[in-house]
Amino acid sequence: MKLLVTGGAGYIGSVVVHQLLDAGHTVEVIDDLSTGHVGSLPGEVMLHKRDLHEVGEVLTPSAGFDGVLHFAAKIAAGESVERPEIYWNTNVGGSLALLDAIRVAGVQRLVFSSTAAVYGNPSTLPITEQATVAPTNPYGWTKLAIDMAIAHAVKAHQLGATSLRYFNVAGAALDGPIPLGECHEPETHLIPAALEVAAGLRPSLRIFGGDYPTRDGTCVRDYIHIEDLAAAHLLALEAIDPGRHKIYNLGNGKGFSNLQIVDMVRAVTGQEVKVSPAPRRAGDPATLIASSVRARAELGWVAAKPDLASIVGDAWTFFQTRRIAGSTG
Ligand SMILES: NC(=O)c1ccc[n+]([C@@H]2O[C@H](COP(=O)([O-])OP(=O)(O)OC[C@H]3O[C@@H](n4cnc5c(N)ncnc54)[C@H](O)[C@@H]3O)[C@@H](O)[C@H]2O)c1
Ligand SMILES: O=c1ccn([C@@H]2O[C@H](COP(=O)(O)OP(=O)(O)O[C@H]3O[C@H](CO)[C@@H](O)[C@H](O)[C@H]3O)[C@@H](O)[C@H]2O)c(=O)[nH]1
Repeated sequence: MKLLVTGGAGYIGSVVVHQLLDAGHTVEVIDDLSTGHVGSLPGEVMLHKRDLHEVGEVLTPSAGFDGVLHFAAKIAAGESVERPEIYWNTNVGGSLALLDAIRVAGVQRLVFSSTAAVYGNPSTLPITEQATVAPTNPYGWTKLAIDMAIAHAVKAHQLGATSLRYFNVAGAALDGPIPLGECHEPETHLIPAALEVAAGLRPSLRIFGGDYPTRDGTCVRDYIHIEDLAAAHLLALEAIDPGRHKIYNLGNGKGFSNLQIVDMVRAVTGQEVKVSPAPRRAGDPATLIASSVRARAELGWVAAKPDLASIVGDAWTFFQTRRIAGSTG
């Protein structure tokens, strides 16, 4: 297939781009490089360095795209509480421009990066796709709004679409020609932030909140290896049905508290990771753990690297490789 990947220079998008190329697809990327890295893309991929709002200039009826994988977004739940307008503009505004271009071009396949953040504080665990949606931060609301816009476009225009609701994505893809991993400035995600402390780049890791109703008072998250997550996109793309909007939760079904993550980072790196207690981060749900039963049953998705030690281990290997190479890719 000829595929357009929005946000393909980012952490998750770039790994999916490499897997799509390996599977024989042709890929073009639209990315404004606001948080992505051109060095993460192989030379054969055409990069349209543009804002998502301009996607109609790339996704034209004559361009011949068979499908779209949509990653471009603002992604930090905490920041979205302070700057909600940026999240509504980029995530929702940009996605509406994309849906319009998809309709005009008659594209029939869409895979969208949705999120566990749509569920808020769930009443039961693990979280299935039938759980009540009640986001606790603007980021989650924007993703839920996009899911709804996609559902309506699917009904009206015979589009086939799949929303993949990722839980916490981590680790790195190390076997390809370019080592790919998380590289944001500043790092706001827990694992890369903890690795920066282990490497001596930050004095300590602030732990946001110690009074949640969890085993040790810190938030609990379900971490999924980037390569396992990326693989689900190829399965979802193949399984798309015109006129249907499918939703799949993607995680490993196991929760780790923030302090357990710190302990794993200590074990993997062999370094001390100093922590300092900090107030709760606004908008954080206490516990997010996925049920991925539906993805396994309908997509045949199986996680090859579910254990936390290899997820953190790969993130650490990437972190060290990147520092030695001195690259930002
Ligand atoms: N990282 C996670 O744990 C996680 C979990 C759930 C969902 N997601 C979703 O997965 C997707 C990818 O996340 P990521 O972790 O790779 O983030 P990322 O920031 O590394 O990648 C986002 C990419 O989109 C590009 N981009 C941002 N705004 C743009 C715009 N207006 N126009 C064009 N390009 C733009 C960035 O330059 C970047 O390359 C996002 O939609 C995110 O919401 C991520
Ligand atoms: O320096 C830090 C960074 C994070 N945390 C905590 O660590 C946990 C995980 O936070 P983070 O790594 O920022 O991820 P989430 O806020 O859970 O969000 C990620 O995972 C969501 C799905 O669960 C996705 O929707 C988001 O895009 C993605 O950023 C939360 O309790 C944070 O408060 C800290 O205590 N200190």
